[in-house]
Amino acid sequence: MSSNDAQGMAPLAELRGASKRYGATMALEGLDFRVGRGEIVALLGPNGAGKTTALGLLNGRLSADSGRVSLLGGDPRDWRVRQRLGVMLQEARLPDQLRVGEYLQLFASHYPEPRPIDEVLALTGLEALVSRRHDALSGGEQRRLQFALAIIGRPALLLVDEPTVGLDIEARQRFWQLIRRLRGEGLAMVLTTHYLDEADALADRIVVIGSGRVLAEGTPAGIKARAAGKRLRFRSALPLAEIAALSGLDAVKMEQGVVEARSHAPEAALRQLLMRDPQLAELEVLPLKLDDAFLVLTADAARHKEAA
Ligand SMILES: Nc1ncnc2c1ncn2[C@@H]1O[C@H](COP(=O)(O)OP(=O)(O)OP(=O)(O)O)[C@@H](O)[C@H]1O
Repeated sequence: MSSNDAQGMAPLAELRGASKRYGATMALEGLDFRVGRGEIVALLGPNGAGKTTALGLLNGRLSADSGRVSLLGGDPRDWRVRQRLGVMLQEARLPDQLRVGEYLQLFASHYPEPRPIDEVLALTGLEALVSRRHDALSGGEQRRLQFALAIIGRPALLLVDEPTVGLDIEARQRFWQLIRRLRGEGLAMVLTTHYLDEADALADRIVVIGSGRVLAEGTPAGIKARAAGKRLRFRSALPLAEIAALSGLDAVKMEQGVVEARSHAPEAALRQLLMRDPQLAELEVLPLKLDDAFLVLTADAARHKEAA
């Protein structure tokens, strides 16, 4: 589904060479990114990477300093275009005294052909909570209500900013199920996340961004393969600075004489280590945690950029 060009279809949304500056901070620096019909694209990146700013350009809240932004064939600052967009932001700031059903009615009244409220309640699993006030919903339930409000107008595209921040594992899984159901209906989405596992679970395509630029882009399987690596632990007589300077090792640290490091090329790193320190002992080669894998990927992509 990702090759819209091959099918001759225009993307649903596109940033081309988009830059955005806040004072001295370059939040986006020539970002290229597109989402096609039926596609879920995850914008994955650490804090401050530019994910929220990219969504802000797509939803018309912000204007680019340079580059092009197109949404559903038009300009996102045009409200007629935005009417076909669903947005779920990080902070919704919904007044507490309204009830779930009242919110749904209120939002439905803004759209020409809203989804039936019962359908939205069933989709989001909020049926039993229809009379519940907003302040009596759990964090996960509030997120599901925000999602319900984002889809009630039958959007052609949904923007979702960090949907599961602050949710426990069960609420997170429920939210993922909800997104998968909508994906099953063919709804295209852009979602931002810090978590590689979330992008992997939900997206057709992952765009990894850092410092306002695309660092890597591909299918979840492709991105995970690029993020492959190991965690190494060992005792060594070498000074920490010498170990840290070896190529193929990242995030090197020492605690009580045991060195721990991430490596995107563990065999090569170990060869160098053993050559320099034949006494190296207590070696353990461990799988990377997913979050570590993501850090390896962003460090690796930054190295390739520097070398280019
Ligand atoms: N209104 C603003 N004024 C000044 N600087 C800003 C503003 N909004 C964002 N920035 C800066 O722009 C950069 C990108 O921020 P952005 O919020 O887009 O990143 P993000 O990837 O969404 O981060 P997070 O994951 O922490 O939400 C950061 O350095 C941030 O400090």
